Amino acid sequence: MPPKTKPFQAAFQGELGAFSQEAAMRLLGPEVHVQPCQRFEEVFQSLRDGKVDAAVIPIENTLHGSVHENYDHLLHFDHKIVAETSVRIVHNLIAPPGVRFKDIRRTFSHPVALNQCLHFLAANPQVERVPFYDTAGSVKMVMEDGLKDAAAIASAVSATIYGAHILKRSIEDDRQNFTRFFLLRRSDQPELKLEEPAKKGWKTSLVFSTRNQPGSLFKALSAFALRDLSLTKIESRPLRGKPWEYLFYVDFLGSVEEERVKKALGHLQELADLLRVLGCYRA
Ligand SMILES: O=C(O)C(=O)C[C@]1(C(=O)O)C=C[C@@H](O)C=C1
Repeated sequence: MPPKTKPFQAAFQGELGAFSQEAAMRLLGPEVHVQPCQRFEEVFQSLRDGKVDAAVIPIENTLHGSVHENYDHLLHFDHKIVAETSVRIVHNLIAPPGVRFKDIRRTFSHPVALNQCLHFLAANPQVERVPFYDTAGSVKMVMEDGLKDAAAIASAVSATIYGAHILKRSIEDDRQNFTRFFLLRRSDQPELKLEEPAKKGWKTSLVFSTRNQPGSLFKALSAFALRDLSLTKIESRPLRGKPWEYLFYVDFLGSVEEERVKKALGHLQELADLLRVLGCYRA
């Protein structure tokens, strides 16, 4: 008998039915074996400790903004970004069967998800918002505890998985609600053959810090501007241990194999105290 190959495992934060699971299936195919984790840090640790082959994390949402915690983990763990995907997020108000909308006094969900449903929550002040560790996990909890006055905000798939009912559909503030996810691998792992072929070329993500001097950020960004490299995202995070100094996370269109990108990185290296390329992947 041929030896059994271990199925490909990907860690994500949340329970089955979370949006991160949808992202994992999009990035790695519907057959991927997923490993749910309670916290984002656990997702990064599982990959570091070799418990999984890859990890999927949300990084930014078009209504909520950046998922800051994951920017910090990208710096502290030695993982590389190997792909990205964007998922349309549709939120639903979900409760155990028999519970009616007029009974609802609390709603549980991931804080990022609650932040995407502010109009609905403002229009229904009788419903208290309760941050919970996960969207799908909230559905699981209201079902397991048989709550009669509570609902969850989550995907329609999670209502099906846990046998709950959808009371209100599509309660996100805006239909242009997308979350961007990264697929991560350990830096020492070989290249992965991915399902989705390239569409729009390459993107590179990096993090740098500069001295707190007049014009230092302007000079650093000129490394890209002078070579016509288009930035798609910039995010700043506090530099721990150095109050009021910052790390800058930049995404731009281009591959580290291109000559102009190599030159831009060399230029930036001269100006930066710290520079790390976090990944180069298909956009
Ligand atoms: O709770 C989930 O379902 C997640 O996958 C996490 C998460 C996030 O943290 O951004 C992912 C997508 C949505 O933006 C809301 C929550």
